[in-house]
Amino acid sequence: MSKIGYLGPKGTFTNIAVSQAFPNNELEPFSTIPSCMDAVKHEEIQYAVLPWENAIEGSVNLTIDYLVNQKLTIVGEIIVPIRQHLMVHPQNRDCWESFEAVYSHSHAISQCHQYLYKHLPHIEFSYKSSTSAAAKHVKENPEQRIAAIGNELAASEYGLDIIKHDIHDFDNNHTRFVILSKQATDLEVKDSNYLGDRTTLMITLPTDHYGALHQVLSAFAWRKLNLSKIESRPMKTGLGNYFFIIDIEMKYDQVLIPGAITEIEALGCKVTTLGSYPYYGK
Ligand SMILES: O=C(O)C(=O)C[C@]1(C(=O)O)C=C[C@@H](O)C=C1
Repeated sequence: MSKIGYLGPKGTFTNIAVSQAFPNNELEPFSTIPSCMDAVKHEEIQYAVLPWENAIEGSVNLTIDYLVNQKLTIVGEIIVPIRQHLMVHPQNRDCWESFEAVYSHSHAISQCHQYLYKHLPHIEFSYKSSTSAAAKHVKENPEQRIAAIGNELAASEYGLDIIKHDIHDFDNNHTRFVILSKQATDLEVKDSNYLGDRTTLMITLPTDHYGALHQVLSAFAWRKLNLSKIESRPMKTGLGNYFFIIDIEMKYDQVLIPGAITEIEALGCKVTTLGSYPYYGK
C-alpha cells in the first residue's frame, strides 16, 4: 500500500484533504511543504498532498515556487470547504477576550482579518507553519493568553475548546489541494465528486517585449481553450521578471494543447506542463 505525505502535523486542512482522497492509506505528516515534496522526489512516499490555492487568500506561493523547480507532476486535485474556528486551551475559555496573541497559518489569519479587526483589534498575529501546528502550540502553553485559528479536527486532536465558529470573512471559502507524484499516473479518487479535468502549465516569456503575453493568450483563445487561472510569480532574478501559471479546463489532448504549446514555444517562450489531472470535491 502506498504511503501518502501531507502538510502536518495531524489536524491540518491538508489532513482533511488527504483523508478524503486516500481514506485507506498510510498517511505521513511533514512539518513543511518542501520536505513533503522532497520525500516524493526521494521515493520515501508515493504521493504528496499540499495546499495550492485558497478562494479568499489566493495561491500558496511556497507550493508553487518549490514545485516549479522539482521534477514532480500534479496527478490530481481535491477541493475542500474551509471553515475557520477560534479555539483556546480549556483552562482559558472564560478570559479569551483579553488574549494577547492568536496563532495560525498566515493564510488562515488572512481569511479572518475582518473578524479579528472587529472583535479582537489589539491581538497580535503569530504565524505557524500550519493551523494545527498553531493548535498544538496553544495546547502546550496553557499559561499563555493565546488562541489558535483552525478546524474542528485540530480542536479535537489537541483538546482545545472552540469559542467562535466560522470566523472566516467570506462564506465561499474553499482551498484547492494538489496531489503530487514522481510519475504521471491516472489517479481515481473514490468517495469524492469528479468535477472535471485541468492542465496546468508554467510559461516563461523570452524577454520583456510588447504584446508577448497577449500572443501567448491568443494561442489558447483561438483554439477555444478555456483558462480558469492565470497568475504571475516572480522569477527571483530581478524586478519585472515573471513566470506564469496557467490552468486550462481540459485534459491534455493530442491536438489542441500540444498545438498551443508549439505556437507559444515558437514565440521563444519556455513551456513546462506541471500536470494534467482530474479534480474532485465533496
Ligand atoms: O494550515 C493548514 O491547516 C493547511 O492545511 C494549510 C492551509 C494553506 O496553506 O492555505 C490550507 C488551507 C487553509 O486555506 C489554510 C491553511
